[in-house]
Amino acid sequence: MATQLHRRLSAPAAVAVHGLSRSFGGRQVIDNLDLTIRPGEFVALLGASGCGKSTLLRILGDLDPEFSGDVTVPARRAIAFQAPRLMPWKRVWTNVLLGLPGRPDRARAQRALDEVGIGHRADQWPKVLSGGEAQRASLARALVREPDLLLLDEPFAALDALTRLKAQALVAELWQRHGCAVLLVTHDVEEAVLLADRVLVMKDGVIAHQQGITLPRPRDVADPEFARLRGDLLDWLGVRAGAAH
Ligand SMILES: Nc1ncnc2c1ncn2[C@@H]1O[C@H](COP(=O)(O)OP(=O)(O)OP(=O)(O)O)[C@@H](O)[C@H]1O
Repeated sequence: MATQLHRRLSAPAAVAVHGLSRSFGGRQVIDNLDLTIRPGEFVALLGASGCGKSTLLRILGDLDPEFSGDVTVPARRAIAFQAPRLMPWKRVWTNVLLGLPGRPDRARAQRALDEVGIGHRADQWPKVLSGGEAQRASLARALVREPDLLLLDEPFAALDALTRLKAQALVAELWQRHGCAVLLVTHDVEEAVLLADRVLVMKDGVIAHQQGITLPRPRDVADPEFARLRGDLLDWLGVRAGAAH
């Protein structure tokens, strides 16, 4: 495929996608999808399992060239996954710098690890980290690249509830400090409403619904408006009884 592959860098929008399609073995997973993300905007992407969320993220992260359509992303982008993907034979600080060109800059890695709250783990091996710490190391590896676009593929899904809440708060804080655009793939509607400026629902290969979230931050899950937004999104996902879509 890749019949009309165009990839441009540095645009007024952080992400501009037009007519994006991707199929696997003749099955159209992404079908003429359009998407724009503004610089600094936090966007969450929901959708049923297998609807193509990770596929979209991988295309934006340059991990899948086999698409057709027009995709514009910033030159500086970073991606973090559900599994932290740390190299067990490298110390935590060298993991943070993995893939960066030039001489390893220990101080730079240390700053990123300090920022995510695990500076004291810099010289240790990944195996001694807890799940939450490993995920923080993975976030540090993304942030050290000073991305204009941060792609997060269910980064909290494997964490226990309390660790997850702390990690969500950390991401909100890092996003506000760094000002990068974020695209967060998640199954968790509450997480989407908690963190995002805009929530997208992917269905049948396109963005079927989008909802702006203007609630003040930090957000309160007990706020009736929060509950209303969560309910509407659950309807769109077809999760709530009597869902119309
Ligand atoms: N490399 C691949 N080869 C073949 N099929 C693939 C490949 N990558 C993804 N798919 C298929 O494309 C569809 C979308 O997958 P994708 O991982 O993007 O879904 P998702 O929405 O992220 O799912 P989940 O929420 O369960 O992670 C699935 O049916 C999947 O099996």
